[in-house]
Amino acid sequence: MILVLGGAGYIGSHAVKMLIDAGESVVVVDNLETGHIEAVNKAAKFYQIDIRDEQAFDKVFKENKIEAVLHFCANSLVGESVGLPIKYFENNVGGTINVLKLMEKYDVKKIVFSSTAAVYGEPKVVPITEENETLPTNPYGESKLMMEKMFKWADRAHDIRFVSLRYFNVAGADPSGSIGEAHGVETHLIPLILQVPLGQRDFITVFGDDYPTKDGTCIRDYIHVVDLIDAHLKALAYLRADGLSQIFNLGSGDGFSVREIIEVARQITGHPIPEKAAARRAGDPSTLIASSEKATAILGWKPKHTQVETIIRDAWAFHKSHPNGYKPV
Ligand SMILES: NC(=O)c1ccc[n+]([C@@H]2O[C@H](COP(=O)([O-])OP(=O)(O)OC[C@H]3O[C@@H](n4cnc5c(N)ncnc54)[C@H](O)[C@@H]3O)[C@@H](O)[C@H]2O)c1
Ligand SMILES: O=c1ccn([C@@H]2O[C@H](COP(=O)(O)OP(=O)(O)O[C@H]3O[C@H](CO)[C@H](O)[C@H](O)[C@H]3O)[C@@H](O)[C@H]2O)c(=O)[nH]1
Repeated sequence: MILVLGGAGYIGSHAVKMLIDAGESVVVVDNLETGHIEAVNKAAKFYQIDIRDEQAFDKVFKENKIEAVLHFCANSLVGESVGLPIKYFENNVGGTINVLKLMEKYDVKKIVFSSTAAVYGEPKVVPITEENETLPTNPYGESKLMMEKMFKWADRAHDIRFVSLRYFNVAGADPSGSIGEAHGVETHLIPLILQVPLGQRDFITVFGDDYPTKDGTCIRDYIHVVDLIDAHLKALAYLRADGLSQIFNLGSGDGFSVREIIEVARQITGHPIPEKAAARRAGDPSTLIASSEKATAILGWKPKHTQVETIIRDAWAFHKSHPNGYKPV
C-alpha cells in the first residue's frame, strides 16, 4: 500500500491517479484545507485527517500495511509565508515530524516528498544543479529545507530512505482533463492567465518588466505535472531497488519568460489576453532554470512534455471543462 499525503491537492491528485493506473494500491490522507475530494481517484482509500493530529494519523498506519509514503502536504504560498512564518513551520515542519514519528514506529522505510526550487533563493549559477548553495529567501523555502534536513538525520538514525524532489514551476494537467490545478487562492501564472479567456479576469498583470532578461520579464522552468509524477514513480522504483537517499531537481531545463507564456496562451486559447505591467513581486528571482541531469543519470527520468504549448493546452482543457475548479458551474 502506498500512502499519499496531500493526495487531494493539485499535484497529489495526479500522483494518486498515476499510481492507480500503474497498478498500485493507494491510501490518501488529506485535511482538504486546499485539496478537493472530487480530485481523489475513486479507487483510492481516503481519510480526511490532518497529519498534525498524531492520534488520528496513527490510525492510518495501524489500519493499512504501508510500504512507502509520498508526501505532498504543505502550505505553499510564498508571499503568505513571509507574513505568517509560524503557520508554515507549524504545518510543513510540524506535520512532517509526525510523518517521521509514524514511519519509525511502523517500520516504514521509504518516502518521496515535495521540495522546491525555493530552497535555492536567488541562484548564483543557472542552470541550477543540486550543488547550488541553499539560501531560501522566504519561510516557505526554509520550511522545505528544514524538512530535507530532518530526513537526512532520520535516515542516519533509523534507516529511513528518502528522495527529495525539488520542483521548479509545476503546471499543466492530466491529459484526460478530469483533474487539474484548482487552488482556492491562485497565485500561479498559467492558471491566472487562463482566467482571462474564461471571462473571470480582464487582464493578466506582469509583475516586473525591468529584469535583466531578454524581454525584461522573469524566466521560469515549467514542468508538466505528468512528467513530475513520472519522476515520483521512478523515485519509488529506485527506493524499492534499495537506492540511497537522494535530492533531485525536477524541471524541463528550458526557460520561458512571463511574456512568452502569455503569448503561447493567446495562441492556444485564441483570446487576445490583455496584459498590464506592474511592479516586481517581492522576492521573485529573475531567472530559475533547473539542471535535472542528476535525475536523468540516477533515476533514468527524462521529461516528455517539454513543449510549453502542451503544458498550456492540457491546463486549458481542464480549466475550460472546470471553470469553477471542482465547484459546480
Ligand atoms: N505547485 C508548484 O508549482 C509547486 C512547486 C514546488 C513545490 N510544490 C510542493 O508540492 C506539494 C503539492 O503542491 P500543490 O500545488 O499540489 O498544493 P495543494 O495545496 O494543491 O496540495 C497540498 C495538499 O495537502 C493538503 N494538506 C496541507 N496540509 C495538510 C495537513 N496538515 N494534513 C493533511 N493534509 C494537508 C491540502 O489540503 C492539499 O490537498 C506541496 O508540498 C508544495 O509545497 C509545489
Ligand atoms: O499574475 C501573475 C503571476 C505570476 N507572475 C510571474 O510569473 C512567474 C511565475 O510565478 P508563479 O507564481 O507561477 O511561480 P513562482 O516561480 O513564483 O513559484 C514557483 O516556484 C517557486 C520556487 O521559486 C516555488 O516552488 C513555488 O511553490 C512555485 O509555485 C513569476 O515571475 C511571477 O512574478 C506574473 O507576472 N503575474
